[in-house]
Amino acid sequence: MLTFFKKRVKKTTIHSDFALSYRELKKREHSLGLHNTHEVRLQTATASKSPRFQPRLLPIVMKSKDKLLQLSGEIVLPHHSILSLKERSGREKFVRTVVYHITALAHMEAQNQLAAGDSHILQNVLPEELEQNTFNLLRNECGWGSMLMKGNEVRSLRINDSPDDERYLVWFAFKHPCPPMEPHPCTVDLLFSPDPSQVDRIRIHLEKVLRQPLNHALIQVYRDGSDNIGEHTDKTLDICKGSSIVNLSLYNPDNTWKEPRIMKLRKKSTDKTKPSVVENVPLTHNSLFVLGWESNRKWLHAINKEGRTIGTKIAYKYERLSITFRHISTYIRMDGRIFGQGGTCKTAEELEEKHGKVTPHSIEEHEQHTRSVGESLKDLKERGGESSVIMMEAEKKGGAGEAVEDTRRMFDAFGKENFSSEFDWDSYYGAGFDVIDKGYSILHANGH
Ligand SMILES: O=C(O)CCC(=O)C(=O)O
Ligand SMILES: [Fe+2]
Repeated sequence: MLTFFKKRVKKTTIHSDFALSYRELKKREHSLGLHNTHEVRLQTATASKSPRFQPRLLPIVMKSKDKLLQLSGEIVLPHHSILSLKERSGREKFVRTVVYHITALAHMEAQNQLAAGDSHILQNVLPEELEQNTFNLLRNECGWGSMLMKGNEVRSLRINDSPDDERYLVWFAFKHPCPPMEPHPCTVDLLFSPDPSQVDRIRIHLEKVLRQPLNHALIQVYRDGSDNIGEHTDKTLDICKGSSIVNLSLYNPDNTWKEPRIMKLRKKSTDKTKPSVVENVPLTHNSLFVLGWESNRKWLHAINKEGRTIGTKIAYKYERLSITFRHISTYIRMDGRIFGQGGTCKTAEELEEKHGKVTPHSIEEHEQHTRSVGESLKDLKERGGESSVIMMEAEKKGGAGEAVEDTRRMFDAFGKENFSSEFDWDSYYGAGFDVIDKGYSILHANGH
């Protein structure tokens, strides 16, 4: 437990293993010979009625990368980034929550290990020119549609009756003659792409921060506390083996409610008698949650519904936009044939040898097939039923009966990956699939 002093309140105590007094930080900063380039801020995250508890900043100055590393062990909070700060003033006792914002730590190894140890959260990850206006730009430019997930992991859902699972989203695929596929995989058309330049600039910046290629972005908006995503493991069939999945969080600058949404991480376990191991990660504005490969395998992640209150009012109205960047290694050709990590053909050449080159005819055939599968999907959806069965039926009707067995095998593998912490990638995914999951559907585009 450490103590630091403020001008207006006599004494403030921070209960944390990692907290340092401002003076102490200053002292260290001097002894390390650091200068004014990076900033650490300590600021209140909760709205406070008392003017005494307005957010305040404690700038701390650091320069050299190596030296920053030495200092960072002291200032990066383990796991939670949120501490409870208790203040006593006269007879009154105030309890509030503070969030540490740590600027410019992105280029260094993160000290905060989450889940299986290969996950962490980076704060203030975008520089001002990328962070400013991005929320408004994307919120206004994307033509949003609502999505219902129809993979095995939401087996219990029925088409059209799961408004709770709706999120708004848009897909981007970057920079490849054959676009990378949605990781589950998916054929949703890129119907809603805004001008991708801002997202691409962010992608390039994050590639440098992470030292990892990123070639795919999924943008989602959680319009208020009722938008959520249930516990799941990201399906890794098409995600480059060993790579991390990252979630950038941006909030509507007009939000009156400033509390971040929480990423709930829960360790997969088959032992129901033991309590779950859970880590809650506040997804603060301009933070990047990095989900490592092992963490995705051994833990589930979710953003639950949020019913927190301001006074007696439920704080429903606070919009969060997330961009999930991934490194996808499965690619789709113009004629719908796939190759790469998740396909049966692992390279473009192998695919060409097996099925020939892309031709206007093969493209036309593919479009024809997509149309007829789409139509039968629509019919079948109206009748309701198990989503994966519907998709397989639609494939059959569309004239691709041979794909059904492959689809079944793929869904089975998806289901296993979602719940097993010992998922054997090679035995379930190694051989690859020639089919794609049509289980993600945009229900309606509705402007913004
Ligand atoms: O919105 C987020 O940050 C998380 C989304 C997510 O987990 C996913 O799309 O798989
Ligand atoms: Fe996810």
